[in-house]
Amino acid sequence: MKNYQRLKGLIAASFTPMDAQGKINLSVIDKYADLMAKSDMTGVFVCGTTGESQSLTTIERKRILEQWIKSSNGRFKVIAHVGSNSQVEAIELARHAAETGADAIAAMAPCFFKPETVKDLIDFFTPIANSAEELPFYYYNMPSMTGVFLPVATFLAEGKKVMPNLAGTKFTHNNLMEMGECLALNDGEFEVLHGYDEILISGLAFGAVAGVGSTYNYLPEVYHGILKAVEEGDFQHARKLQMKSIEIVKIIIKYGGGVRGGKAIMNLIGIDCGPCRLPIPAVSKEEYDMLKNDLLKIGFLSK
Ligand SMILES: CC(=O)N[C@H](C=O)[C@@H](O)[C@H](O)[C@H](O)CO
Ligand SMILES: CC(=O)C(=O)O
Repeated sequence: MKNYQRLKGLIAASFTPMDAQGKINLSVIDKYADLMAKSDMTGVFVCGTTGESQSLTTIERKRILEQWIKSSNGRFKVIAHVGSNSQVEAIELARHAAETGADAIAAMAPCFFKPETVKDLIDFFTPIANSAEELPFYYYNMPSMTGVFLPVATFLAEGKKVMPNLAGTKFTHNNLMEMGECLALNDGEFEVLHGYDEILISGLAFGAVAGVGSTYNYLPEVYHGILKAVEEGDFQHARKLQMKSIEIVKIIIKYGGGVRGGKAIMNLIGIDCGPCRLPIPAVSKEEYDMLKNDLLKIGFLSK
């Protein structure tokens, strides 16, 4: 693996822009990337959950990544999510990410036929990580979506022996005891990228220094504020800001969660991400009006 910098700061989990027919719409990514640079993002996490990776074809995922690398123009890092139920496709995506110039790769566990042991998970990931050996590899732990609850700290310790580029985990789970364990492992050998935006403060308290999140796309100042407040030891202020994030997460949950609700918010702030791909249903005109109203009420949008 090349020398690489550990990640610090905010990484936005990018939405995948689509047109009304549900085709991917790469033309929006330039403008989207400008916003990410302006919001001082350390990076973007492309084609993860928020980017609807599991609803995309392999070729679409490649085109989207290529566009992000181009549009980022070196202003922030681009992390490619390459996870798939098909190990063959994940290997192909990992190799493509390395060839295209991504800064890192990540993969979630397969979620149809699930690995039952840590060894199964390591065996699944090893050729994927090895095929982009020059890039850091992060295990994307997200039991709520994958149904895979294998112990992450054990995976990191054991996996490192066969995946020298295993850099850490993107931890989207609320088992903070386990997260703490991952951070403490071998005196902080592994990076832990905090996943749940609504509890960022807790991950930071455990010592995480970077997060990957969908709401960072449209609420960057709140999360920059939380990072800064925690760094300065001002937990009272950090808690106040975290409640702002919770206000918005409660709203997106009302509209179907981080992907459906979040994409609708992107559309409202002028980054035309379009609808989600089925089976996530389109947001109706009435729902947009209601959402706008809810956002006005918390002062997120102004008239
Ligand atoms: C499952 C999922 O999408 N998790 C995202 C990233 O880890 C989060 O950013 C959430 O969207 C966010 O915390 C809202 O629940
Ligand atoms: C949030 C996140 O990491 C994802 O969308 O994959």
